Amino acid sequence: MPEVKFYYFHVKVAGEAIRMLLAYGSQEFEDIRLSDEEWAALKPTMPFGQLPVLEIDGKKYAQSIAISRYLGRKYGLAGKDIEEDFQIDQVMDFFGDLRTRAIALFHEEDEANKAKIQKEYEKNYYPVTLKKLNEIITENNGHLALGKLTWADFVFAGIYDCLRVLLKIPDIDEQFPNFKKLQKSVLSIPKVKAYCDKAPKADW
Ligand SMILES: N[C@@H](CCC(=O)N[C@@H](CS)C(=O)NCC(=O)O)C(=O)O
Repeated sequence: MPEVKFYYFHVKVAGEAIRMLLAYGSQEFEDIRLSDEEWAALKPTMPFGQLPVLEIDGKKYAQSIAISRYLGRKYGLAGKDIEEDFQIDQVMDFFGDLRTRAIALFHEEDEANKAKIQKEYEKNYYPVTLKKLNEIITENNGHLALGKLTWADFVFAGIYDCLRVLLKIPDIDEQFPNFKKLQKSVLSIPKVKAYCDKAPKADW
């Protein structure tokens, strides 16, 4: 079995999907959760100066979605051909836009601008996007694509707790019931559950 190390912080955000995919693939890994000081020292050694990074037998793999797609292919959670892969990728890109915008807004330092964008997203962007995502999950038998479990579901399940905080929609689980259901279905896969039960607890 290859020697696998996974570098991230003590949060779920963009890293939890990768941890869960490794668990699903029965791949043992060193779950390295860096402090800010440790990260400052390691940052220049990482491919894009960012985390998460997966290291397999000394080779580094960066970018959370690219890593998730790679592990998905390895563990039978991808499409059977490029047409099916496209079905997964297009939903991931749609979801990725939401993730990127919500995280960018979280990091916005100008409070007035932050409030303005939040209001705009709440009025126009979030309702349309979340409704669409919820519909996609209905159309796909409780999943994001292909009507079955794929690596995209792991990405969603891994970041959903963070998204819930970032979007600031207190009743998101009631408004869009498919989200929590999808997360639960991934977290209850036996190997994933076994990992979650013993992993250090992070809120989001
Ligand atoms: N597109 C990248 C984004 C990576 C990213 O923004 N990483 C953040 C943490 S979630 C990071 O490394 N922050 C520390 C830094 O930039 O020094 C991915 O999905 O992996």
